[in-house]
Amino acid sequence: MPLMSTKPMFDLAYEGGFGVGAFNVNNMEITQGIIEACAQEKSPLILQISKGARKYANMRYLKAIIDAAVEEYPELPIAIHLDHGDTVDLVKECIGDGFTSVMIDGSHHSLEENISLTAEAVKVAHAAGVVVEAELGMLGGIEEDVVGLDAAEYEKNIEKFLTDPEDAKVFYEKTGIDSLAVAIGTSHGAYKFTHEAKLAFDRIEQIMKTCPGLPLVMHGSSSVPKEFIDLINQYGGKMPNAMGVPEDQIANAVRQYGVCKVNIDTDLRLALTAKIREVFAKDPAEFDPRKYLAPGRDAITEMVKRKLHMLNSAGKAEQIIAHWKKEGEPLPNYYKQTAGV
Ligand SMILES: O=C(CO)COP(=O)(O)O
Ligand SMILES: O=C[C@H](O)COP(=O)(O)O
Ligand SMILES: [Zn+2]
Ligand SMILES: [Zn+2]
Repeated sequence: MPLMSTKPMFDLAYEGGFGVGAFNVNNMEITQGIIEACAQEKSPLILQISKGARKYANMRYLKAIIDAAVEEYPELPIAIHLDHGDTVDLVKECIGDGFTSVMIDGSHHSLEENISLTAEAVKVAHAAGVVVEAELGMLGGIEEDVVGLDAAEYEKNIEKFLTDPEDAKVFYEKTGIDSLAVAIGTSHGAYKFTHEAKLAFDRIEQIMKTCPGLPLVMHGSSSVPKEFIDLINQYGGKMPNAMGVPEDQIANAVRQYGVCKVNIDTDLRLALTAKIREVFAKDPAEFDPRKYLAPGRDAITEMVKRKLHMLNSAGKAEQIIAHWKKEGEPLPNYYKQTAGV
């Protein structure tokens, strides 16, 4: 059952050419929509769960849904990741819940505090065979319950918020992290920018030089496609001035610059919302949830397929599983316990 660490995925993605999509899950339909796309495209995937998702769905339900997905698709390389963990206690809970990867996000603290929080999380996670993603630098937009800088302010001061390559080197050496989320001009949510984004590709290059071998992660990587915003607005929504990162720039970061993991949540929300609004607008008498959730789930599948092509991860599942087996990567402890290996 390929419930795996992200390490074998990043080993291959680090060489460049493709990136692994990390998609946020909050319920059954979203999970099924994502998995169906990855199964059709034979793509590796990371299912990520935020603190908000744990609270919304109750982790026992989410865990059962994900276990079912892993059993349904034994040929797919799937990792389960905590998104934006903020305490070591939460990291411990997630390890107990069977996550194969966790994020500890100390980016809102000072460098020293971020280092000590992250180092502690790494100690706990590595002891359990779980890999750790950390964050350095500051993204714009809304993340979890932390409302970040607004788009105009972020754009104006962007240089100041980007990840510093020398800080990244110190951070990497002192914490022993397995991957690093960097600020290179992306932003969370649907209202990222007031002007078209221009990612700081030179920063990616510099950080890869100061931190050789460290897989880089891009958060806030939804492209907020205009056609979905138009549909939402056409069918009674109100999302003026929504704007994302152009997909060609994400593709470039992954294919040319070697970014390994790309976080996408907002675009899935937009796909689901646009479709549900359309059903309601066209058939106001409809009240069977299956009649709007099923098309919503299909819309997520289509959106994820689009992303897998952007990331060029379509068709890479087999290669990753082969690499995992060849390397004899240690199985996460959780897996050993539950599968009795
Ligand atoms: O970074 C994310 C989750 O951690 C999601 O980013 P988006 O809001 O751009 O989808
Ligand atoms: O970065 C944040 C993710 O999009 C998760 O958002 P959430 O906390 O609303 O689940
Ligand atoms: Zn953060
Ligand atoms: Zn994020």
